[in-house]
Amino acid sequence: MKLLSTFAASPYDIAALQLFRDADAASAATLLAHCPVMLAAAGEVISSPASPQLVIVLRGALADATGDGATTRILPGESAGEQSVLDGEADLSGLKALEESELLLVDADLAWRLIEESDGVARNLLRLLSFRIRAASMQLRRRQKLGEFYRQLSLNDGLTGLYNRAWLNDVLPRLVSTAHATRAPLSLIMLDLDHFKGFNDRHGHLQGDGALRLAARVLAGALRPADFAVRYGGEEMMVILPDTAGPVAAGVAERLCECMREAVVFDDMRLPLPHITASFGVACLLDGGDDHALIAAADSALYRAKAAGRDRVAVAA
Ligand SMILES: Nc1nc2c(ncn2[C@@H]2O[C@H](COP(=O)(O)OP(=O)(O)OP(=O)(O)O)[C@@H](O)[C@H]2O)c(=O)[nH]1
Repeated sequence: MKLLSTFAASPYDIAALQLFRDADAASAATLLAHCPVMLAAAGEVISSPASPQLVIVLRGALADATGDGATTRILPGESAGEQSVLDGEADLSGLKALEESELLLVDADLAWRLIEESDGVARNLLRLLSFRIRAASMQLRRRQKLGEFYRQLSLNDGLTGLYNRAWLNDVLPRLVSTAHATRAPLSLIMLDLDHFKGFNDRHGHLQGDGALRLAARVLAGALRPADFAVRYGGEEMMVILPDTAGPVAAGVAERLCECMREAVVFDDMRLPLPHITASFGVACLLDGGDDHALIAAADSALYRAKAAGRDRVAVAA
Protein backbone atom coordinates (compact mmCIF):
# COMPACT_ATOMS: atom_id res chain seq x y z
CA MET A 1 0.00 0.00 0.00
CA LYS A 2 1.16 3.53 -0.72
CA LEU A 3 0.71 6.48 1.65
CA LEU A 4 -1.38 9.19 -0.06
CA SER A 5 -1.99 11.77 2.65
CA THR A 6 -3.43 12.29 6.09
CA PHE A 7 -7.19 12.21 6.57
CA ALA A 8 -7.21 15.99 7.18
CA ALA A 9 -5.51 16.57 3.80
CA SER A 10 -7.82 14.17 1.93
CA PRO A 11 -11.05 15.25 0.20
CA TYR A 12 -13.21 12.82 2.18
CA ASP A 13 -16.05 13.87 4.47
CA ILE A 14 -16.36 12.19 7.86
CA ALA A 15 -20.18 12.35 7.63
CA ALA A 16 -20.05 9.73 4.85
CA LEU A 17 -18.36 7.17 7.13
CA GLN A 18 -20.75 4.69 8.74
CA LEU A 19 -18.94 4.64 12.11
CA PHE A 20 -19.28 8.40 12.56
CA ARG A 21 -22.88 8.81 11.42
CA ASP A 22 -24.83 10.97 13.93
CA ALA A 23 -21.67 11.27 16.05
CA ASP A 24 -19.92 14.50 16.95
CA ALA A 25 -18.28 14.92 13.54
CA ALA A 26 -16.05 17.87 14.39
CA SER A 27 -14.29 16.26 17.34
CA ALA A 28 -14.00 12.90 15.55
CA ALA A 29 -12.49 14.67 12.52
CA THR A 30 -9.93 16.30 14.80
CA LEU A 31 -8.95 12.95 16.27
CA LEU A 32 -8.73 11.36 12.81
CA ALA A 33 -6.82 14.29 11.24
CA HIS A 34 -3.39 12.60 11.33
CA CYS A 35 -4.52 9.12 10.38
CA PRO A 36 -2.97 7.88 7.12
CA VAL A 37 -4.96 7.50 3.91
CA MET A 38 -3.40 4.65 1.91
CA LEU A 39 -3.78 3.60 -1.72
CA ALA A 40 -4.26 -0.13 -2.32
CA ALA A 41 -3.89 -1.49 -5.85
CA ALA A 42 -6.59 -3.74 -7.34
CA GLY A 43 -6.06 -7.28 -6.04
CA GLU A 44 -3.64 -6.16 -3.31
CA VAL A 45 -3.88 -8.10 -0.09
CA ILE A 46 -4.14 -5.82 2.94
CA SER A 47 -1.39 -7.33 5.03
CA SER A 48 -1.96 -7.91 8.70
CA PRO A 49 -0.61 -5.00 10.77
CA ALA A 50 1.54 -5.60 13.86
CA SER A 51 -1.24 -4.21 16.08
CA PRO A 52 -5.00 -4.12 15.54
CA GLN A 53 -6.46 -1.34 13.45
CA LEU A 54 -9.64 -0.18 11.82
CA VAL A 55 -9.66 -0.05 8.03
CA ILE A 56 -12.24 2.34 6.60
CA VAL A 57 -12.91 2.27 2.87
CA LEU A 58 -12.98 5.81 1.42
CA ARG A 59 -13.02 4.82 -2.26
CA GLY A 60 -13.07 1.47 -4.09
CA ALA A 61 -14.02 -1.80 -2.39
CA LEU A 62 -12.49 -4.54 -0.24
CA ALA A 63 -13.37 -8.22 -0.09
CA ASP A 64 -13.38 -9.86 3.32
CA ALA A 65 -12.83 -13.61 2.98
CA THR A 66 -14.31 -15.37 5.99
CA GLY A 67 -12.14 -18.45 5.51
CA ASP A 68 -14.91 -20.86 4.43
CA GLY A 69 -15.25 -19.68 0.87
CA ALA A 70 -17.71 -16.85 1.57
CA THR A 71 -16.72 -13.21 1.00
CA THR A 72 -18.28 -9.94 2.04
CA ARG A 73 -17.78 -6.72 0.08
CA ILE A 74 -16.79 -3.68 2.09
CA LEU A 75 -17.87 -0.55 0.24
CA PRO A 76 -17.04 3.17 0.68
CA GLY A 77 -18.04 4.38 4.14
CA GLU A 78 -17.88 0.88 5.58
CA SER A 79 -15.11 -0.52 7.74
CA ALA A 80 -13.33 -3.70 8.77
CA GLY A 81 -11.25 -4.66 11.77
CA GLU A 82 -13.67 -3.41 14.49
CA GLN A 83 -13.58 -6.77 16.20
CA SER A 84 -9.78 -6.90 16.18
CA VAL A 85 -9.72 -3.47 17.85
CA LEU A 86 -12.13 -4.69 20.54
CA ASP A 87 -10.46 -8.02 21.28
CA GLY A 88 -6.87 -6.92 20.61
CA GLU A 89 -6.22 -9.56 17.94
CA ALA A 90 -4.51 -8.09 14.88
CA ASP A 91 -5.99 -9.98 11.94
CA LEU A 92 -6.81 -8.51 8.57
CA SER A 93 -5.57 -11.58 6.75
CA GLY A 94 -8.82 -12.02 4.82
CA LEU A 95 -8.89 -8.48 3.34
CA LYS A 96 -8.16 -7.82 -0.31
CA ALA A 97 -8.76 -4.78 -2.54
CA LEU A 98 -11.31 -5.65 -5.23
CA GLU A 99 -10.31 -2.54 -7.21
CA GLU A 100 -7.95 0.39 -6.65
CA SER A 101 -9.03 1.66 -3.24
CA GLU A 102 -8.28 4.43 -0.78
CA LEU A 103 -8.31 3.34 2.83
CA LEU A 104 -8.23 5.22 6.09
CA LEU A 105 -6.25 3.38 8.77
CA VAL A 106 -7.08 4.01 12.44
CA ASP A 107 -4.92 2.30 15.04
CA ALA A 108 -6.50 0.61 18.06
CA ASP A 109 -5.52 3.27 20.65
CA LEU A 110 -7.13 6.00 18.60
CA ALA A 111 -10.18 3.83 17.88
CA TRP A 112 -10.65 3.35 21.65
CA ARG A 113 -10.31 7.12 22.20
CA LEU A 114 -13.02 7.69 19.60
CA ILE A 115 -15.26 5.17 21.36
CA GLU A 116 -14.62 6.69 24.78
CA GLU A 117 -15.15 10.26 23.66
CA SER A 118 -18.18 9.75 21.46
CA ASP A 119 -21.40 7.97 22.42
CA GLY A 120 -22.34 8.13 18.75
CA VAL A 121 -19.25 6.16 17.66
CA ALA A 122 -19.82 3.59 20.44
CA ARG A 123 -23.47 3.21 19.39
CA ASN A 124 -22.56 2.81 15.71
CA LEU A 125 -19.94 0.24 16.58
CA LEU A 126 -22.39 -1.79 18.67
CA ARG A 127 -25.00 -1.62 15.92
CA LEU A 128 -22.42 -2.76 13.38
CA LEU A 129 -21.25 -5.67 15.50
CA SER A 130 -24.80 -6.72 16.28
CA PHE A 131 -25.57 -6.68 12.53
CA ARG A 132 -22.47 -8.81 11.84
CA ILE A 133 -23.36 -11.34 14.56
CA ARG A 134 -26.90 -11.60 13.20
CA ALA A 135 -25.61 -12.08 9.64
CA ALA A 136 -23.09 -14.69 10.82
CA SER A 137 -25.71 -16.69 12.74
CA MET A 138 -28.11 -16.54 9.78
CA GLN A 139 -25.34 -17.90 7.57
CA LEU A 140 -24.63 -20.62 10.13
CA ARG A 141 -28.31 -21.61 10.21
CA ARG A 142 -28.43 -21.71 6.40
CA ARG A 143 -25.33 -23.92 6.37
CA GLN A 144 -26.79 -26.23 9.01
CA LYS A 145 -29.97 -26.60 6.95
CA LEU A 146 -27.92 -27.26 3.82
CA GLY A 147 -25.78 -29.77 5.73
CA GLU A 148 -28.91 -31.57 6.96
CA PHE A 149 -30.29 -31.56 3.39
CA TYR A 150 -27.12 -33.15 2.00
CA ARG A 151 -26.97 -35.60 4.89
CA GLN A 152 -30.52 -36.73 4.10
CA LEU A 153 -29.62 -36.91 0.43
CA SER A 154 -26.64 -39.13 1.16
CA LEU A 155 -28.73 -41.53 3.27
CA ASN A 156 -31.74 -41.85 0.98
CA ASP A 157 -32.06 -43.59 -2.35
CA GLY A 158 -32.72 -41.04 -5.10
CA LEU A 159 -35.26 -43.14 -7.03
CA THR A 160 -37.44 -44.55 -4.27
CA GLY A 161 -36.79 -42.23 -1.31
CA LEU A 162 -36.14 -45.29 0.87
CA TYR A 163 -33.02 -45.46 3.02
CA ASN A 164 -29.96 -46.57 1.09
CA ARG A 165 -27.01 -48.91 1.71
CA ALA A 166 -24.95 -46.17 3.41
CA TRP A 167 -27.78 -45.72 5.92
CA LEU A 168 -28.06 -49.48 6.39
CA ASN A 169 -24.33 -49.90 7.00
CA ASP A 170 -24.49 -47.20 9.61
CA VAL A 171 -27.73 -48.08 11.40
CA LEU A 172 -28.17 -51.87 11.22
CA PRO A 173 -25.12 -52.72 13.40
CA ARG A 174 -26.47 -50.28 16.00
CA LEU A 175 -29.96 -51.82 15.88
CA VAL A 176 -28.34 -55.24 16.33
CA SER A 177 -26.32 -54.03 19.37
CA THR A 178 -29.44 -52.48 20.91
CA ALA A 179 -31.41 -55.67 20.35
CA HIS A 180 -28.70 -57.74 22.06
CA ALA A 181 -28.35 -55.26 24.92
CA THR A 182 -32.10 -55.06 25.57
CA ARG A 183 -32.74 -58.71 24.71
CA ALA A 184 -35.47 -57.52 22.31
CA PRO A 185 -36.13 -59.39 19.07
CA LEU A 186 -35.10 -57.87 15.74
CA SER A 187 -36.35 -59.13 12.39
CA LEU A 188 -35.36 -58.44 8.84
CA ILE A 189 -37.26 -59.03 5.62
CA MET A 190 -35.41 -59.13 2.34
CA LEU A 191 -37.49 -58.82 -0.84
CA ASP A 192 -36.78 -58.89 -4.52
CA LEU A 193 -39.17 -58.05 -7.36
CA ASP A 194 -39.97 -61.07 -9.51
CA HIS A 195 -38.95 -61.32 -13.15
CA PHE A 196 -38.09 -57.67 -13.10
CA LYS A 197 -35.72 -57.97 -16.02
CA GLY A 198 -38.70 -59.12 -18.11
CA PHE A 199 -40.79 -56.18 -16.85
CA ASN A 200 -38.05 -53.77 -17.92
CA ASP A 201 -37.62 -55.49 -21.25
CA ARG A 202 -41.34 -55.40 -22.02
CA HIS A 203 -42.28 -51.96 -20.69
CA GLY A 204 -39.02 -50.04 -20.71
CA HIS A 205 -36.66 -48.89 -18.02
CA LEU A 206 -38.73 -45.82 -17.12
CA GLN A 207 -41.78 -47.95 -16.36
CA GLY A 208 -39.43 -50.22 -14.42
CA ASP A 209 -38.38 -47.22 -12.37
CA GLY A 210 -42.06 -46.43 -11.79
CA ALA A 211 -42.63 -49.99 -10.60
CA LEU A 212 -39.71 -49.68 -8.17
CA ARG A 213 -41.17 -46.45 -6.81
CA LEU A 214 -44.54 -48.13 -6.42
CA ALA A 215 -42.96 -51.06 -4.57
CA ALA A 216 -41.25 -48.59 -2.23
CA ARG A 217 -44.59 -46.84 -1.60
CA VAL A 218 -46.20 -50.18 -0.80
CA LEU A 219 -43.51 -50.89 1.79
CA ALA A 220 -43.49 -47.40 3.29
CA GLY A 221 -47.30 -47.37 3.49
CA ALA A 222 -47.66 -50.76 5.14
CA LEU A 223 -45.10 -50.42 7.94
CA ARG A 224 -45.22 -49.08 11.49
CA PRO A 225 -43.43 -45.78 12.16
CA ALA A 226 -40.74 -47.70 14.07
CA ASP A 227 -39.90 -49.93 11.08
CA PHE A 228 -37.42 -49.07 8.33
CA ALA A 229 -37.54 -49.69 4.59
CA VAL A 230 -34.28 -49.75 2.66
CA ARG A 231 -33.39 -50.07 -1.01
CA TYR A 232 -30.67 -52.66 -0.75
CA GLY A 233 -29.70 -52.38 -4.43
CA GLY A 234 -31.30 -52.79 -7.87
CA GLU A 235 -34.75 -54.33 -7.36
CA GLU A 236 -33.86 -55.68 -3.94
CA MET A 237 -35.33 -54.04 -0.85
CA MET A 238 -35.26 -54.69 2.83
CA VAL A 239 -37.53 -54.07 5.79
CA ILE A 240 -36.15 -53.89 9.32
CA LEU A 241 -38.54 -54.56 12.16
CA PRO A 242 -37.20 -53.69 15.63
CA ASP A 243 -38.88 -55.36 18.63
CA THR A 244 -40.42 -57.93 16.33
CA ALA A 245 -40.08 -61.70 16.66
CA GLY A 246 -39.90 -64.10 13.69
CA PRO A 247 -43.56 -65.23 13.52
CA VAL A 248 -44.84 -61.62 13.59
CA ALA A 249 -42.26 -60.64 10.94
CA ALA A 250 -43.45 -63.55 8.78
CA GLY A 251 -47.00 -62.19 9.09
CA VAL A 252 -45.79 -58.72 8.06
CA ALA A 253 -44.00 -60.24 5.05
CA GLU A 254 -47.19 -62.08 4.02
CA ARG A 255 -49.11 -58.82 4.21
CA LEU A 256 -46.46 -56.98 2.17
CA CYS A 257 -46.46 -59.77 -0.41
CA GLU A 258 -50.21 -59.41 -0.81
CA CYS A 259 -50.08 -55.58 -0.97
CA MET A 260 -47.38 -55.82 -3.65
CA ARG A 261 -49.52 -58.21 -5.70
CA GLU A 262 -52.49 -55.84 -5.49
CA ALA A 263 -50.62 -52.62 -6.22
CA VAL A 264 -51.34 -51.15 -9.63
CA VAL A 265 -48.58 -49.85 -11.89
CA PHE A 266 -49.68 -47.22 -14.37
CA ASP A 267 -47.81 -46.20 -17.45
CA ASP A 268 -47.74 -42.66 -18.84
CA MET A 269 -51.16 -43.03 -20.49
CA ARG A 270 -52.63 -44.04 -17.10
CA LEU A 271 -53.28 -47.55 -18.39
CA PRO A 272 -52.56 -50.19 -15.80
CA LEU A 273 -49.52 -52.35 -16.50
CA PRO A 274 -49.22 -55.95 -15.37
CA HIS A 275 -49.02 -56.33 -11.64
CA ILE A 276 -45.68 -56.74 -9.97
CA THR A 277 -44.93 -59.38 -7.41
CA ALA A 278 -42.03 -59.91 -5.07
CA SER A 279 -40.46 -62.76 -3.16
CA PHE A 280 -39.68 -62.35 0.52
CA GLY A 281 -37.13 -63.86 2.92
CA VAL A 282 -37.61 -63.40 6.65
CA ALA A 283 -35.01 -63.82 9.40
CA CYS A 284 -34.82 -63.00 13.08
CA LEU A 285 -31.63 -62.04 14.91
CA LEU A 286 -30.14 -65.03 16.69
CA ASP A 287 -28.33 -64.95 20.03
CA GLY A 288 -24.84 -63.57 19.42
CA GLY A 289 -25.57 -63.07 15.70
CA ASP A 290 -24.38 -59.95 13.89
CA ASP A 291 -25.84 -57.84 11.10
CA HIS A 292 -24.07 -59.84 8.38
CA ALA A 293 -25.51 -63.11 9.66
CA LEU A 294 -28.99 -61.58 9.85
CA ILE A 295 -28.81 -60.35 6.25
CA ALA A 296 -27.35 -63.67 5.04
CA ALA A 297 -30.19 -65.61 6.74
CA ALA A 298 -32.88 -63.38 5.17
CA ASP A 299 -31.11 -63.61 1.81
CA SER A 300 -31.03 -67.38 1.78
CA ALA A 301 -34.72 -67.50 2.80
CA LEU A 302 -35.42 -65.14 -0.11
CA TYR A 303 -33.52 -67.49 -2.42
CA ARG A 304 -35.78 -70.34 -1.29
CA ALA A 305 -38.89 -68.22 -1.92
CA LYS A 306 -37.63 -67.59 -5.48
CA ALA A 307 -36.79 -71.26 -6.02
CA ALA A 308 -40.23 -72.31 -4.75
CA GLY A 309 -41.99 -70.31 -7.48
CA ARG A 310 -41.74 -66.59 -6.41
CA ASP A 311 -44.55 -64.29 -5.17
CA ARG A 312 -44.27 -65.85 -1.72
CA VAL A 313 -42.62 -65.70 1.68
CA ALA A 314 -39.96 -68.03 3.08
CA VAL A 315 -38.77 -67.92 6.67
CA ALA A 316 -35.19 -68.69 7.77
CA ALA A 317 -34.87 -71.97 9.61
N1 LIG B 1 -35.91 -49.87 -14.15
C1 LIG B 1 -34.95 -50.24 -13.30
N2 LIG B 1 -34.49 -51.50 -13.33
C2 LIG B 1 -33.55 -51.88 -12.46
C3 LIG B 1 -33.03 -50.98 -11.53
N3 LIG B 1 -32.12 -51.65 -10.77
C4 LIG B 1 -32.07 -52.92 -11.25
N4 LIG B 1 -32.93 -53.06 -12.27
C5 LIG B 1 -33.16 -54.23 -13.11
O1 LIG B 1 -33.65 -55.30 -12.35
C6 LIG B 1 -33.41 -56.48 -13.13
C7 LIG B 1 -33.07 -57.61 -12.21
O2 LIG B 1 -32.99 -58.74 -12.96
P1 LIG B 1 -32.56 -60.16 -12.41
O3 LIG B 1 -31.55 -59.99 -11.31
O4 LIG B 1 -32.15 -60.97 -13.59
O5 LIG B 1 -33.79 -60.75 -11.73
P2 LIG B 1 -35.30 -60.82 -12.17
O6 LIG B 1 -35.50 -60.61 -13.63
O7 LIG B 1 -36.08 -59.88 -11.28
O8 LIG B 1 -35.65 -62.28 -11.83
P3 LIG B 1 -35.87 -62.93 -10.41
O9 LIG B 1 -35.27 -62.01 -9.38
O10 LIG B 1 -35.16 -64.24 -10.47
O11 LIG B 1 -37.34 -63.09 -10.25
C8 LIG B 1 -32.27 -56.17 -14.08
O12 LIG B 1 -32.76 -56.20 -15.39
C9 LIG B 1 -31.90 -54.75 -13.70
O13 LIG B 1 -31.55 -53.99 -14.84
C10 LIG B 1 -33.54 -49.64 -11.54
O14 LIG B 1 -33.14 -48.77 -10.76
N5 LIG B 1 -34.49 -49.33 -12.43
